[in-house]
Amino acid sequence: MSRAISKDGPVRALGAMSGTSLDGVDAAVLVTDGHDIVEFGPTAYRSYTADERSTIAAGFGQWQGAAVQAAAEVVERAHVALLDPMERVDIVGFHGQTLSHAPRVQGTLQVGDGAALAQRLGCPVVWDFRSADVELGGEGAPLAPFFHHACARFAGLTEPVAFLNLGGVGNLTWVDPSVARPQDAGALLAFDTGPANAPINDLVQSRLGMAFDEGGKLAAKGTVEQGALELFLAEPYFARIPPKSLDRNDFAEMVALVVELTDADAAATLTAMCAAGVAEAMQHCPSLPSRVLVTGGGRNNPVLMQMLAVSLDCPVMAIEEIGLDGDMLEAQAFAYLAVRVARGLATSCATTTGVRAAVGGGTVSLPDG
Ligand SMILES: Nc1ncnc2c1ncn2[C@@H]1O[C@H](COP(=O)(O)OP(=O)(O)OP(=O)(O)O)[C@@H](O)[C@H]1O
Ligand SMILES: CC(=O)N[C@H]1[C@@H]2OC[C@@H](O2)[C@@H](O)[C@@H]1O[C@H](C)C(=O)O
Repeated sequence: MSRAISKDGPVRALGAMSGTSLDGVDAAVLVTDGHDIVEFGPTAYRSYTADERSTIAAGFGQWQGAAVQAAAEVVERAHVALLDPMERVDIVGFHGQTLSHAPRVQGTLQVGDGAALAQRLGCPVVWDFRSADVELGGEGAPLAPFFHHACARFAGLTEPVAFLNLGGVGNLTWVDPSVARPQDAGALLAFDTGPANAPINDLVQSRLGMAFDEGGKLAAKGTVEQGALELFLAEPYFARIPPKSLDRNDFAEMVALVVELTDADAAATLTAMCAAGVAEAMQHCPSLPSRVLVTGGGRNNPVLMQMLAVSLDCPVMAIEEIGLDGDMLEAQAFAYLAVRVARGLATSCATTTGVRAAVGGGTVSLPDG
C-alpha cells in the first residue's frame, strides 16, 4: 500500500467536481488541515463536449445499466485528462457526477471510479462522499456547507451570512462564523433551494441549440408569466422545513408550465422561478443573513442577480466580494472534505443533511505499490 496522508498539519489537497449543470469538470488545489483553510492553490477546468454532455445526460435518473456505464466512462476520462497534468498532491477529493438522487427511495448515485483514479494518479483518492450520510438517514446533500463555514472564518466574517450556490440546482448555506465548529449548534443551516440553471439550460438547448442563456440576454427580453410562477411556488417543496435536497430533474414539470410561452418569456419565467425559490428559502434561515454571497455560474447572469436583489431583504453579491473564486468553490469544497474524511472528521450533520449524528462519509482508495 502507498502512503495515506499524515495525521495532522496542513496538506495539499486537490478537489474535482462535475456538477449538475453538466458544463464541465472543475478542479482546485487547497491547503488545509481539515479544519482551517491555509491557502488556495491552482485551479483548472475542462469543458464537456456536446457528445460527452449528451452521453452523461442519458444517464440522468438511472441507477444501473449501459447508460450509467457509458456516463461513468466519460466522467472518468474527463477527470484523468484534467487532473493528470496537474501537480502531484497529498490527496484527491473526487465527487464524480451525480446521475440520480432519491435519498429516501433508492439512494444517491455519483459515477466515476475513485479506486481506478487513485491507481492512475498514484495518490489517495476520497470518493463516494454521499452514500454514508444517506445510509444513516441523511439527505446526502448539500455537502459544501462545512466548507462554507471554513470559508466564512477564513474571510474573517463575524456576522451570519448565506452562501448561495446557483449551479444546475440551487443550494443555500446559512452560516454563523462565530461558532467555532461546523457541527456545533447554531453554526449552520443548509438545504437545496430549488431548480437554478438546469431548466434554463434545458429550455435554450431544446429550443435554440444553445448551452445556456449567456448573460441572461434572452430572459432580459421576456416578461415573467405570473400564473406559471404561482403554480411553481405552490409546490410543497418550498414550505417543507429543511433539511431537504433535490435531484437535477425533480422539477422537470416546470418546463410544461412555460411550454406555450415565447422563448424570451419562457426564459424570463424560469429565471424568475430560480430567484423565487431562493426568496422562499430565506424564511427557513435562523436569522436574516447580513448578506447573500452568490457562487456558481448563476452569479454571471445579471437578470437573475437583479431578480434576487429585488426579492431578498438583504444585500446580494458575487462571492468574489470576499475574495473567493465563485467558479471553484465546489471543487475546493471536495478538496477540503477529502482531508476531513481521511482524518476521520465529520462532513455533514443534522443541520446540513438531516443525518442523525455528525458523520464523515466517503471511501478512501490508496494506490498499490
Ligand atoms: N455568463 C453566464 N450567463 C448566464 N448563465 C451562466 C453564465 N455562466 C454560467 N452560467 C450558468 O451557470 C451554469 C454553470 O454553473 P456551475 O458551474 O456553478 O454549475 P454546476 O457546478 O454544474 O452545478 P451544481 O452546483 O448544481 O452541481 C451554466 O450551465 C449556465 O447555466
Ligand atoms: C446530489 C447532488 O449531487 N447534489 C448537488 C446538486 O448541485 C447543487 C445542489 O444539488 C447540492 O445539493 C449538491 O451539490 C453541492 C456541491 C453540495 O453537495 O453542496
